[in-house]
Amino acid sequence: MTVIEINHLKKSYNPDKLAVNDVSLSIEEGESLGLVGESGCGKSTLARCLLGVERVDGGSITFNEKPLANANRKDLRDYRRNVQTVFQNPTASLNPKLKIKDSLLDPYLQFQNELQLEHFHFTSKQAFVEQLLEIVELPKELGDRYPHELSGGQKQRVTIARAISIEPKLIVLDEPTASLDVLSQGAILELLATLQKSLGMSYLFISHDLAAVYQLCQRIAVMKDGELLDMFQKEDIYNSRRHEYTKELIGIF
Ligand SMILES: Nc1ncnc2c1ncn2[C@@H]1O[C@H](COP(=O)(O)OP(=O)(O)OP(=O)(O)O)[C@@H](O)[C@H]1O
Repeated sequence: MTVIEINHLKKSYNPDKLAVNDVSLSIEEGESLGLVGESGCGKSTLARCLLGVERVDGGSITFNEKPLANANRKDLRDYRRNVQTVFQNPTASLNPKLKIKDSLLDPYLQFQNELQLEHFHFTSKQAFVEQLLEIVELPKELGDRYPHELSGGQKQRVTIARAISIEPKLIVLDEPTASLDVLSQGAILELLATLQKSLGMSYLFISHDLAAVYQLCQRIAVMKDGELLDMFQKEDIYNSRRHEYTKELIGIF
């Protein structure tokens, strides 16, 4: 089943140039789609349009077969719950004044009345936080610490735990490893792959790093100057039909 479908999406910040130019793509249940392209090609703009942070100038977004343009309040809330994000900078994503356990509980407390969790169980706040810390391979004592007492990799694990806590259908991962050292990057990619297998959600993994996208994703989309130039199954990356620009990217990865 298709989780999200984007059709002919357009977004411009100024009249002369489209930051996202007629982009269409879809993501299936349980699938990881990687979106690669150099800095400024429009990847984050596309993500922000998906998350409703930017107004789109054309095209449509359909979630669970419902066009967002026709969504009522309940549908929009359902969308907000089901599309979670993990950003590049975990320090900016966590409230410095909240203990880790309170950041982790926040999405659950917002949506608890409409949640029917399959994988996690809420028996108490403490037990819920411990389950989340365990699944992202962090010691449970970290719940009582503040963000500044954690490493970058640990903080990113917390933002991942927070995103999965309400079992969304899709997580938009916008350069989730870009601020980490190489060892932590590899560990976070492995964790994301393991979580996807055990929880079955879909990912849109945005990155300028084709090697990282290749490691995590089943399908890869390539953007340049706001346009989607190429989209293919990972196994077809070396196929001679690849777009010349994809071949250039492969040459440097
Ligand atoms: N808020 C904004 N106002 C005006 N122009 C913007 C804004 N955000 C992005 N742009 C422009 O839109 C284009 C696409 O930017 P975007 O951030 O989406 O690219 P990106 O591929 O995500 O880049 P990066 O990998 O560096 O984050 C760029 O030309 C950028 O300068």
